[in-house]
Amino acid sequence: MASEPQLEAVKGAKVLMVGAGGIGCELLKTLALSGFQDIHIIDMDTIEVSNLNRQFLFRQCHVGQSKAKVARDAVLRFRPHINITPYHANVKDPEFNVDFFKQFNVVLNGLDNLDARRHVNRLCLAAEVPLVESGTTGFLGQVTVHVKGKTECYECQPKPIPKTYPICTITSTPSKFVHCIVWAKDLLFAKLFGDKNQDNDLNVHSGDADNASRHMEDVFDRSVDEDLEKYGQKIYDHVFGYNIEIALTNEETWRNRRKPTPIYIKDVLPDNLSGQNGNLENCTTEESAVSAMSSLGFKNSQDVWSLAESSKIFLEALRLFFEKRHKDIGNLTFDKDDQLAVEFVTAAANIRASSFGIPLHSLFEAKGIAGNIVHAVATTNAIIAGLIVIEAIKVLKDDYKNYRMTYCLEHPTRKMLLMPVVPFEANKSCYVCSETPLLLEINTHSSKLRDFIEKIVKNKLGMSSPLIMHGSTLIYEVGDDLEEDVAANYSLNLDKVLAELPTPVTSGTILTIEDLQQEFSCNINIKHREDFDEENEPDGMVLSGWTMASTEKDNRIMSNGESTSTALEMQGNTDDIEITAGEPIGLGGIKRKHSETSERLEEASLTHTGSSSANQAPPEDVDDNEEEDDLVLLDNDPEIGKKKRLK
Ligand SMILES: Nc1ncnc2c1ncn2[C@@H]1O[C@H](COP(=O)(O)OP(=O)(O)OP(=O)(O)O)[C@@H](O)[C@H]1O
Ligand SMILES: [Zn+2]
Repeated sequence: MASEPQLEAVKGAKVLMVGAGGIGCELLKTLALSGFQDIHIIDMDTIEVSNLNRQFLFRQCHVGQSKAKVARDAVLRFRPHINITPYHANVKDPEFNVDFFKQFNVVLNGLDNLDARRHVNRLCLAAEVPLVESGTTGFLGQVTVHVKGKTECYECQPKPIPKTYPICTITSTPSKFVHCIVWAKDLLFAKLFGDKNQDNDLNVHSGDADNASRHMEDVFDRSVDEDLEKYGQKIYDHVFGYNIEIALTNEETWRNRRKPTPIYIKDVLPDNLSGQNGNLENCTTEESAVSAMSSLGFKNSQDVWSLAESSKIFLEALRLFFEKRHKDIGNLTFDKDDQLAVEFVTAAANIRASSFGIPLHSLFEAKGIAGNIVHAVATTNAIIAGLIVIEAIKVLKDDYKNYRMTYCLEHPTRKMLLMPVVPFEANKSCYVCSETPLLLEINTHSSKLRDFIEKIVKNKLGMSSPLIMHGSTLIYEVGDDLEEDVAANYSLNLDKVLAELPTPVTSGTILTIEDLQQEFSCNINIKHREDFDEENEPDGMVLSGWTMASTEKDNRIMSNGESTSTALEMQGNTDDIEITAGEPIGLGGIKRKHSETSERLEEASLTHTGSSSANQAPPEDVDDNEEEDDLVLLDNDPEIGKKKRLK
């Protein structure tokens, strides 16, 4: 429960929570117990069995029901007199517009994806409502505060492309090929060829968990004399057919998503159900070189196999594992240098991708896509939720001098597991919270308007309902209420190259892009460029402008704290970034220049909550001797503010 003065601040507050998952459940409970009385929750999802181990407001009987509604009911049982308003919906739905956001005193994010986070950031900026943002991955976590005019916005620092994925995305709702790879490698491959006793999310299904698990056990266990071909087909039908049928029964999941198609072997390889084995003669006897591709006569690892080809490779690789690598089974973990393992995983990922309408990939590409699942840690979510509430209370009290961004580390750094950082000022070149125009280098003679919209407007700028203007001429717009001929014109424009649009876009053109829902607009200066480096500039166009210039970044890191100012004064200097122990988490007055630590923290900047696969390097301990010149210490004594070397 909050203290008296804090209670004053929270009692009249109206707060919006976005996300009722791992962090959200903890957050709702902590808000209720801290005295908050008017809480609104948006979450688009239903409860999955795999949520139950940490989303403690949910029970087995709630599987398939709305997270927002069940979370509300659970908390009302111990705080019956507060108001909790649930919305089972996507925060990107048009009803959650700027006016909706304006009714709140603070918005608290417990989301798991960049897209939704950016959307909420823009609405908070437009509605001028403070945002407390959060994320966790395993033992790592962070809470940041974003208040227009006082701190940077969520998008002031360009975000690293997320390499981590929520487990539910992997098990139930893949939308990218990498999700299928992670599923094939960390779940299916591990289940078939790894340790049989491991916990494996492949056993878990919404709605019918018990039955599905039982079915799963029967399917995966192979009796000694079971025919290998039949066994392979049974696994195939189970994971690509039956499991998808089960998933489809949870209608809520698919209300706003494309439904997957169950795939059965008889439909894909009708003539090939017996005797489809490859030619083992082609296969070397050396175990490490056993290959389904060689055995079936596939040569080029850069070819993208069709669904039928992937299905053949899948069955053949499975057969070869049992026939040629039998003694490995039970001990295998995926190794990208194991050819047969890569073939199996590529084939399985491609079949799953077909089912979910995701483009298929070659073995060469699949091999390059890596990821590991980091399991969610309930305690990290609880710590982060506590920190969100602490920051929310400061925001409500307008105590901006004490705002902190706090990082939860895996290993103590300077004896701290919770690392508080004075928030940054807004990045003056941020295209979201300042009016700085962006620069786009693009080949205006070969790039189509469609490419520009997909790669830049949607992917890079995160706009979902864009409107594109060239001067006062509209060249593209989306909306349900467009007249037929106008919509037809826009769709004709999509396939035109920029320089051949009715109002040509050429070097020097300034385009204005707006998203009406986000009430956000920005200008892009177009610069024609003929050639792009395929490897480093795969989009064939390069957007720049809001990325911190490298010299500016170097200044941040190198500029030393010669000043004896307090943490707050130094916060006002954009060149000085520091980490200072904040009172809220009861740490002493340690303060150090933002040097390598911040780099590492930025690198570890988390993009999601929950179990996930990751390539993400956790922040490492900072060696006390590193960059000694950059270290300063503030004591809590009368000489406070006097800088000392940190020994
Ligand atoms: N656009 C969105 N609108 C509303 N809610 C969203 C949106 N995007 C994500 N969420 C919600 O944010 C929550 C994030 O919680 P969390 O990271 O714990 O994910 P999870 O799906 O519950 O768990 P996991 O994927 O790790 O099994 C989820 O409940 C998800 O439904
Ligand atoms: Zn910004």
